[in-house]
Amino acid sequence: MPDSDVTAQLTRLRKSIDNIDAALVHLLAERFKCTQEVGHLKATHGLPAADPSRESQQVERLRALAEESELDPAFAEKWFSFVVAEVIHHHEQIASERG
Ligand SMILES: O=C(O)C(=O)C[C@]1(C(=O)O)C=C[C@@H](O)C=C1
Repeated sequence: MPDSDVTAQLTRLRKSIDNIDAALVHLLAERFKCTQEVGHLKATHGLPAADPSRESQQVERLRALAEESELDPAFAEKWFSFVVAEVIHHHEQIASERG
């Protein structure tokens, strides 16, 4: 394959990658807006930051969705745990600011 074709293919694929990364950032921003509201709700009503039974349900659902989509379920769970750890940290901060 000529070098110019390789470059064109790489450029095309990188444009899609950039669009997907932008969508992921926007989706994550919306998710964190929701979880910030959840954090305030929980702090107001004295509810714990973490809800392990809800997380188990979410992990089960996400692993099934990952399998359907041919995404590694272990990776989906790792991504989810990483995000939720940050959410719980935010919840704890909100609760501590309320005293
Ligand atoms: O649903 C909640 O109770 C949340 O606080 C949100 C969320 C999540 O990010 O999905 C975060 C922490 C909980 O342990 C479970 C789920």
